[in-house]
Amino acid sequence: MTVGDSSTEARADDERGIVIHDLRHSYGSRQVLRGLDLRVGPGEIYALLGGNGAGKSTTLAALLGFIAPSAGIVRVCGIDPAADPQGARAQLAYVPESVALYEHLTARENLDYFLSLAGADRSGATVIDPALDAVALPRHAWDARTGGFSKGMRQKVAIALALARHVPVLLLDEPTSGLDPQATLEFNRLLATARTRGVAVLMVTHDLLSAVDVADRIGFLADGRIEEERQADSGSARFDLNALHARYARPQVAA
Ligand SMILES: Nc1ncnc2c1ncn2[C@@H]1O[C@H](COP(=O)(O)OP(=O)(O)OP(=O)(O)O)[C@@H](O)[C@H]1O
Repeated sequence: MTVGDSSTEARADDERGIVIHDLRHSYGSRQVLRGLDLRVGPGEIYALLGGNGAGKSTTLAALLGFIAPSAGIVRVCGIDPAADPQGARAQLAYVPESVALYEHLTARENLDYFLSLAGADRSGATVIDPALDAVALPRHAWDARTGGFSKGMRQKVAIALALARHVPVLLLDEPTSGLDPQATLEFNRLLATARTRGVAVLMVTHDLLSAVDVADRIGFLADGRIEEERQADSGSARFDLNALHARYARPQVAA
C-alpha cells in the first residue's frame, strides 16, 4: 500500500478501533474509493450510509483484508489487514447480512465450535452462557438447533460469539434488513451492549431509522469518500431525522 505520510501511519498504528485514512481503491479502471477517511473509536457506533455501489462493501473488504487497496492507510487496532489479514481478523467480528451457522448444531454448540476455531476460552458457564444472556437470546433457544432460527436470532448468536471472543471491533453489513420493528429494536439494544463493553462498531446500512436510533456518528459515502458526517447530539433529539432523510435521498454523485 502506498503511504504518503509516515507520521499519520505511525499514529494509526497506535490507535485502537478502526482507522481509515485517504483510502483509495479501483477495480480495473473504475475508481470506487477516492480518499476515504473514517475513524471508529472504542465504545463508538458508526453508521456508514451510501447509495448502491457507493463502496460500502469495498470498505468492509479492506478492513477484512479481502482486498489490497490501491493506496491509503487501513488499520484494525493498529494492524494493517492487507499485510496481516489473520492478525486483523483476530481483532474483529464480522456479521454479514445473512449469518451462517451450523444448522444441525444448537446455539450453545455453535458458539463452542466457533470459539474453538478462534482458539478462545469456551467454557460454557463462564463464557458461552453469559454471552447468550447478554444478547438476550431466549433461554429455550440456547439448546435448540439453529436451523429454525430467524435472522434476528442468528444475529444474536453471531454477536454473542463476538462478545465471547472479546473482540474490540465489530463490523456489520446491513444488519437490520429484513428485521421486523421489534427485532430491529432488540438489535439496536445489542449494539448498545457492545458499546458499553468498549467495542468499536462499524455498521454498513441503508436503514436510516436504525442508524438514528443507535449510531453515535453517521457518515454518508458518496463519490468515493465521506461526503458528510453527522455526530449525535447529547441532547434528547440525537439526530434531525428529516434533515438526514433529505440528505440521504439526494442523488448520489457517481463514483
Ligand atoms: N470485485 C469487483 N470487481 C469489479 N467491480 C466491483 C467489484 N466489487 C465491487 N465492484 C463495483 O464497485 C462499486 C462499489 O461496490 P460496493 O459493493 O463496494 O458498493 P456498496 O456501497 O456496498 O453497494 P450496495 O449498497 O449495492 O451493496 C460498484 O460499482 C460495484 O459494481
